[in-house]
Amino acid sequence: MAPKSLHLFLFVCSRANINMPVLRTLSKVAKQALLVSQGCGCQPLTVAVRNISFSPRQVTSDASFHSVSFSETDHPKVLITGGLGQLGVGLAKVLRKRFGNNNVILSDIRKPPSHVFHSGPFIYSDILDYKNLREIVVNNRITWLVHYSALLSAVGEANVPLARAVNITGLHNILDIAAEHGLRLFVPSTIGAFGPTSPRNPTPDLCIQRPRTIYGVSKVHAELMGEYYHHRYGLDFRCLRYPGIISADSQPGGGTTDYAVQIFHDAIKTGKFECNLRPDTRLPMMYIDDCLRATVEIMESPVDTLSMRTYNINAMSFTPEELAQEVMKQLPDLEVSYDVDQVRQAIADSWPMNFDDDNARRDWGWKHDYDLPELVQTMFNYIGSETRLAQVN
Ligand SMILES: NC(=O)c1ccc[n+]([C@@H]2O[C@H](COP(=O)([O-])OP(=O)(O)OC[C@H]3O[C@@H](n4cnc5c(N)ncnc54)[C@H](O)[C@@H]3O)[C@@H](O)[C@H]2O)c1
Ligand SMILES: C[C@@H](O)[C@H](N)C(=O)O
Repeated sequence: MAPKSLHLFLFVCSRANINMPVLRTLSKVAKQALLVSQGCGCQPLTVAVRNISFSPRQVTSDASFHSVSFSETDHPKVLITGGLGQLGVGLAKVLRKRFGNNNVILSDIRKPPSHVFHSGPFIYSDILDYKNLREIVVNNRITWLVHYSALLSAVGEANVPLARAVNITGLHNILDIAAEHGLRLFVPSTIGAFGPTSPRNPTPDLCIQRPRTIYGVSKVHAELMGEYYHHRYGLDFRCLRYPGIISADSQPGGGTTDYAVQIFHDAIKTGKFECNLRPDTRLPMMYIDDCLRATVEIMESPVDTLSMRTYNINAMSFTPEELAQEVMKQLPDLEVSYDVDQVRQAIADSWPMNFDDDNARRDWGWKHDYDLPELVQTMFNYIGSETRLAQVN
């Protein structure tokens, strides 16, 4: 056992909250293992660790991939962190339909609206509280973890220390808990994980990633750490880089692509829309149903179909001007003006214009359903019916 592994082993023990006497015994075993292995060139620690049924974080670096332990006929037990944001409630609905209501737990640090609270299991969970998170995973026998908690691009720039804590420290907690309990872990990444020096039209899976936002930096970190834990400890890490996601039934959470959601609400309510990006700003986008289906599909993909652990996925790519033109086919009197937010514009100008998702399409059959016309029609149907319902009540 290399000294580096010994340090890691001791670190893991301390993170795993193992009490002092046990920790001392374990470290003694590990140190002896180190001495023996240095003497004979063999690797006894693996045996020692397996004999005491310790955490999967002790799997040696050349370990082949380990799948989660539930059988294919069992349903996974899913925990979604940051579940009250734009995407979590929708994902819970899809997963509950598939695996049963009680097998999918939504969690967040905010108070859920009553319709969410009554739709299925909800639990308070702050991802910065390692012990609480661990307790939830253990007590509920969680097998899949979908990690949605994050501060998005624009709000992240407004509060860098908090973004760093939630997006980086929080992720470390998630990785350790997922590795320790053999969970299948999904962490979304984003078009924001690329930067001005990346090829932007189109952006492939593998290329230079030098983002200029704390959000982007934290997402590159998440991709790399997840892949590292996969190769080093056998963690079943799966990651999709989402484009800007557009949904009708939830409010966006402080991102640069928010304008593409806001336009529908404002158009229907006021007939006017003021856009905070320049009319020619091209970004990759996706309707939420495609995004959630992709997430379930990659989580269910057999291991041997995944040649990578982090994939781009894409559906469409448009500018505010093109979106407004499509919206005006439904609402010809819509008045659109532009008042550019410099922070958001600088972020958007450093992001991909088009996303190359050939690998996802080839490896696990990714295929989007919604292009721009279907997206606009669906958003109008949804928001229009909601508005009519509100007027009746
Ligand atoms: N929405 C998009 O367009 C988009 C695009 C690409 C990637 N993503 C990724 O998908 C995930 C979900 O996105 P979203 O749009 O739902 O985000 P959101 O901002 O709407 O929701 C994030 C949630 O995280 C929660 N949260 C914050 N701090 C927390 C903490 N300490 N502990 C637990 N929860 C905490 C918030 O309360 C919030 O409900 C994020 O990781 C995001 O980076 C989203
Ligand atoms: C693109 C995505 O990660 C998010 N909607 C943002 O704009 O920050």
